[in-house]
Amino acid sequence: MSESRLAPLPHLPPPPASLLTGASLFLDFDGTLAPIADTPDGVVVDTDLLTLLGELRDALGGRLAIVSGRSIATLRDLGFANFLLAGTHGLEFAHPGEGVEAPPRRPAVDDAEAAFHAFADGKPGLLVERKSISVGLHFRGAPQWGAQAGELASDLADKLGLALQPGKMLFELRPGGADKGSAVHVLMARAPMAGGRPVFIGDDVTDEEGFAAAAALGGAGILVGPPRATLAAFSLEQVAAVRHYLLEGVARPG
Ligand SMILES: O=P(O)(O)OC[C@H]1O[C@H](O[C@H]2O[C@H](CO)[C@@H](O)[C@H](O)[C@H]2O)[C@H](O)[C@@H](O)[C@@H]1O
Repeated sequence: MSESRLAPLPHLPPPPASLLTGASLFLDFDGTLAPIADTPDGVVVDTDLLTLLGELRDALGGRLAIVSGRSIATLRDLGFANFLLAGTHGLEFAHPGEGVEAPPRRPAVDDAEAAFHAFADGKPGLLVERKSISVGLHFRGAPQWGAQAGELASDLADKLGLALQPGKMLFELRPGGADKGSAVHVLMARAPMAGGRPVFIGDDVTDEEGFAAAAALGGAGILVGPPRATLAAFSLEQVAAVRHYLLEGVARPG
């Protein structure tokens, strides 16, 4: 997403509860449904959240999907097996009880993973996250290495023909050709999401494409977190505010 497409809107209003009426709801996971933790494994999904999302999905006639940078396998392990999922930033899809639609893991991703490990070796706090068809280098535990990690990831992306996906204290290398915006377009053409007004809630730069796609299809994006240049039309301060907003949605007819 180029900076020129991002409108600088410092203080966005909170979304009206009515936005969820008739919505097809797309939810990011990390930083949106769960607070950011020190490590990827440090995030726990509580049963209250799963119950809330299940009730909201039912209220929306099934039109609720999780759209995450996490892999489908990880999302299912986290407790989202009964939800419609788009994983790895729009590269993977899965309907409840069905197999995963995903491209194969490329040898280039293994090469990137090996290079990330060689870089992280002997640098406490750096963490290499092996994912189904991608790999991440996390520097939340060693922010002093962030700039060099970014240079390495950028070089590897060029050399190996992979897409560089920046995240929160994270550089990820993955196949290109999809993003959260394309995931919204794919799912909006299918049951159960087709026919609703897309609403995308997310916190990270990877969610901007989701906001853009929702707006292009007549819906809106909701940014979670402090003000920044964004394509979202509304904002919520933090994860707790997202949950409160979704609880309001459960109380309204879909
Ligand atoms: O699209 P998302 O659902 O927001 O997933 C994006 C990435 O989230 C995870 O990393 C982020 O969250 C971690 C846990 O809170 C945190 O430790 C890390 O610093 C963040 O970057 C996940 O590990 C990645 O695989 C996802 O791509």
